[in-house]
Amino acid sequence: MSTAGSAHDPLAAVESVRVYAIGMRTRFRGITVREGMLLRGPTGWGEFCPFDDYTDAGSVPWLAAAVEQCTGHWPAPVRDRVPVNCTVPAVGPDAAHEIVARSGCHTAKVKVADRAGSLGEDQARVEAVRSALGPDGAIRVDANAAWDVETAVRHIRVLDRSAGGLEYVEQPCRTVAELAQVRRRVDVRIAADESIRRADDPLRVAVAEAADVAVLKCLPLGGVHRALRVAEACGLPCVVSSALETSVGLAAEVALAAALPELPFACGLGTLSLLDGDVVPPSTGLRQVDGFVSVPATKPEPDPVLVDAYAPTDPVTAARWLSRLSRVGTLLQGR
Ligand SMILES: O=C(O)CCC(=O)c1ccccc1C(=O)O
Ligand SMILES: [Mg+2]
Repeated sequence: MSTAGSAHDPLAAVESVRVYAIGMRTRFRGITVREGMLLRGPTGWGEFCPFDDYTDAGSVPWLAAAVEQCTGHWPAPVRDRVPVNCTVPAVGPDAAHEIVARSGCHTAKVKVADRAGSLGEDQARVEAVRSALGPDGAIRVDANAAWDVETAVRHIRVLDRSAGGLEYVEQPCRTVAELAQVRRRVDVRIAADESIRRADDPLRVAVAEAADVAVLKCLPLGGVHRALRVAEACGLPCVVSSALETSVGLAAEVALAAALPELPFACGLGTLSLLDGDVVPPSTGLRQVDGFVSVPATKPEPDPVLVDAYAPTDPVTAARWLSRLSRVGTLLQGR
């Protein structure tokens, strides 16, 4: 790397980098193409893939996680497979039914509140998911902080009925104080996602009695080891969820889920099917089968042919990522 030299340079051990751009099957979180970088280091490959709306400072934990992946080792797993949910984007009821039925999963996470006035569509989506899952399946919804307290209380009650019971609702409102208010007024469990990911102090969520469940994503949290410390410190049951990584970054999320002492809920790690491709061969890709992802014995290795195939065609994209890596690397070094 051009930034190599200093003993404290976090990128000094990085031997090579590649940029990828992979189409999404369905628009998710406003994204139609997933972009990021693969970093090769002494212990394997890492993935650096903060979303576009992350600032350089906000991307520092993502880079710390990528460096951990390619220079470090995972904690010992306590299980050899991880139960996962299927993820249902904001699609119509027929498409939702098909995603759930084809997945083989017994838990579904359904995106809701995708736009103002979506309650009717959200109800229809959740009903279709229940009919695909059967009465024994679990349904959770994710509002991505879209509601105010009054709207959250009203919509959660409606969707709980449409679903025939919700397992939990993920991030109904933006702030920890709002989550706490909603939690006191509904019977459905509250899960904190963005509140933990972007919080300086993830513990505040539990202290404020704002959530029953913590959603952990180890790339935005700064790596597997840091996420394990957050899990221990927050004292809540944890769900590990992906940040829409390829199998390279997903391996870190799976390593976290495999190492957690308790795993009472299915994890949001069945996301490879949301991408149009992967950088590792299908034989070692972390695709879910019948609701489980197997914990790999070794870190998945990208296939050079696939990495070439998913290299962005326009040079501007690659240049943008290289400069982002160098800027965020400088911030990580100074931390
Ligand atoms: O949890 C899942 O089922 C999939 C992961 C997921 O939903 C997600 C993926 C990337 C960014 C944000 C989110 C989210 O939970 O809101
Ligand atoms: Mg979420």
